[in-house]
Amino acid sequence: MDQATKLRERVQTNQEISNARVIAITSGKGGVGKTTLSVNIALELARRGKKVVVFDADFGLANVEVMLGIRPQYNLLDLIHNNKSMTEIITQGPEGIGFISGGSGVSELATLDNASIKLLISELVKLDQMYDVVIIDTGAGITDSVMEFVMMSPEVVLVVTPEPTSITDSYSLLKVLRRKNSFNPLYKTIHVVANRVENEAEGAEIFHKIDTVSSKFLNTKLSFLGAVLQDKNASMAVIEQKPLVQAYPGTTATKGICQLVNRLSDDTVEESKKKEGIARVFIDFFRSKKRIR
Ligand SMILES: Nc1ncnc2c1ncn2[C@@H]1O[C@H](COP(=O)(O)OP(=O)(O)OP(=O)(O)O)[C@@H](O)[C@H]1O
Repeated sequence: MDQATKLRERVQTNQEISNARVIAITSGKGGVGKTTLSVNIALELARRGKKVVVFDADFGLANVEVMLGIRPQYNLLDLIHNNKSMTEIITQGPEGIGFISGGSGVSELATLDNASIKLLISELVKLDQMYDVVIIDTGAGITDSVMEFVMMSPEVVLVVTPEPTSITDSYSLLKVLRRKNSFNPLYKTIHVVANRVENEAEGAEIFHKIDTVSSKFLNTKLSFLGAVLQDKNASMAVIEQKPLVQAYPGTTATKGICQLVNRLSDDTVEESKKKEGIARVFIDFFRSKKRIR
């Protein structure tokens, strides 16, 4: 029996107990509101009774930390190299949400040795047992590490703004995704969020544009999760280092985020999600890199 089969069996055994729902939040272009949405969707899911952890795979700026007003002591590398356990590298954020900093660990994943891979997967199995939802903030663009997480996650939230470059970059991201051999649109849900729009109609129009191109040329159907309006309180919340939904409840962007989360929590959407778990996402990643068979 090869290593991947053994790991899969372990993950499958755990599936009956609990496997987390994995949602990767991504965008074609930077600065469109990915981190804002990751953090605030996490909080709203927690308010609906879910145990949520945010995994920051965006190793550029430490955005999530700033938005949550926390400073983690450890990151993914400490788990791999310094004998820290999954519990030790999770930092407690507001309202019970957990936070894991990828640090530069994410870019090292592709070169890990077998022992480290095994260790990492066994710790990720624990994460599946501890949390209902894992939100991955992937960073922007079509670089390898971003694409890998988007590829492997069963559910993706693509954030788009009205800027023409955001729309064309989203389309490029979908195109690269579609070209990858292991991409199967049947097993993936790609939700679109139109952020920083003037009104709902503008959001629907942006979705329509991307969905039309995607269905026609990429054979990939998208689902519209909703619109979040342009709201100056989003920037205020960053300055205050507080999540928007906590600092400014009832404001227009907060209302939009609540609606997105209502849709994500909708029973029919939830039920249709095969909860593959975060360990499985990483196993698929290592397989794609031929690190395990
Ligand atoms: N709905 C909104 N209305 C107004 N400003 C917003 C809104 N959403 C996000 N912003 C602002 O846009 C800026 C970028 O947001 P954020 O950091 O979440 O983007 P990002 O896509 O994660 O960026 P990066 O690619 O650098 O990681 C922040 O200043 C944030 O406050």
